[in-house]
Amino acid sequence: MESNTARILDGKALAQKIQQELRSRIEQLTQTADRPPGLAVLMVGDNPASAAYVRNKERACQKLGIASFGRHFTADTPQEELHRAIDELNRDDRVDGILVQLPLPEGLDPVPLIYQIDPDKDADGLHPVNLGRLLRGEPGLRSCTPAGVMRLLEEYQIDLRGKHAVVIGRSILVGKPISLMLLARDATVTMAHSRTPDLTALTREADILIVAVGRPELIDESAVKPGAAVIDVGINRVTDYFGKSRLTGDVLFDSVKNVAGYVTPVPGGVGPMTVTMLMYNTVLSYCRTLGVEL
Ligand SMILES: NC(=O)C1=CN([C@@H]2O[C@H](COP(=O)(O)OP(=O)(O)OC[C@H]3O[C@@H](n4cnc5c(N)ncnc54)[C@H](OP(=O)(O)O)[C@@H]3O)[C@@H](O)[C@H]2O)C=CC1
Ligand SMILES: Nc1nc(=O)c2c([nH]1)NC[C@@H]1CN(c3ccc(C(=O)N[C@@H](CCC(=O)O)C(=O)O)cc3)C=[N+]21
Repeated sequence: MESNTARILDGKALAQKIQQELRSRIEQLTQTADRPPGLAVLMVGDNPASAAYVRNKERACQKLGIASFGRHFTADTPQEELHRAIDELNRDDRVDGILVQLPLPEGLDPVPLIYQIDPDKDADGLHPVNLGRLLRGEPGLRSCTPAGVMRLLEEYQIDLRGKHAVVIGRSILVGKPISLMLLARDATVTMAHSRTPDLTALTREADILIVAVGRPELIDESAVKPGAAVIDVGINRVTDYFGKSRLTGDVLFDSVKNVAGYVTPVPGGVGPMTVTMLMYNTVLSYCRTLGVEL
């Protein structure tokens, strides 16, 4: 039998390329602007996964010349204090992007905090105004992970028009916005979730399969249509055979690569694109305040 090896969608390489472009543009703009772009990340408590992600973001800011106004609160911080912090950042002219790192510790409600963010500083694209713009197909700040996935599909010229896209996961952070973006590119979209019966029969019909669940190795080659593009959004920390901790996605990469046409690795796939699109959104808001194009 002929053996197949999928083409790897290299999110790390594309992320670096886009970051390089952003870096040059920032360098150019700061020659005349009186300040660099600024991003504020609010982190509450010390979820280890969040801590790693926040570090990645700070590193990217530094590399690109974006000022970072990270604020770290203890897990017992009252909701009111977080509202005051967002209010200050909304009014701070040095800040172009604000992000509340999710999940928040028990007892804190992220929704009113997200609603309070100035929609023009909503670097995570989670404010209802920006989600509404997405739903309507109007320009606005787009959620970072879905936007990163779309950029990756574009880079490898994966045809979406009229194709069947199956999205597993329906969160407001990933699954729902990604479905809308695929729809906007004329894919025929099916949204699947934990109540979908016979998931495998459905995913085997997918030309584009987006997996955003948070369950290690949910998808193997038996669930994939030959030649399909498989995008693994999942980031799971697991302990391997030898007791060592490592990151893995929702897709069993070594199995899926035998049948898929394209597949993203974890790490090095969607994760770096998410960080990059956050930088992109921050620079986009910055350009808007300067009255220039990105
Ligand atoms: N790479 C990146 O940059 C990012 C990665 N992530 C990762 O992506 C994954 C998903 O994140 P997020 O969307 O926030 O997660 P949520 O937990 O909010 O959503 C998970 C979704 O998966 C569905 N689901 C759960 N179990 C199954 C199952 N057995 N079969 C089918 N569907 C199922 C749930 O269905 P239901 O709605 O019915 O409960 C839900 O819609 C996580 O691993 C997360 O760490 C997240 C953000 C960015
Ligand atoms: N408001 C909010 N917005 C988010 O977008 C958001 C969030 N909260 N909370 C947590 C999830 C998770 N997430 C990741 C992003 C990048 C990597 C990433 O850079 N991953 C690298 C590896 C990182 C490593 O090695 O630790 C990779 O996949 O190659 C991981 C996870 C964003 N999320």
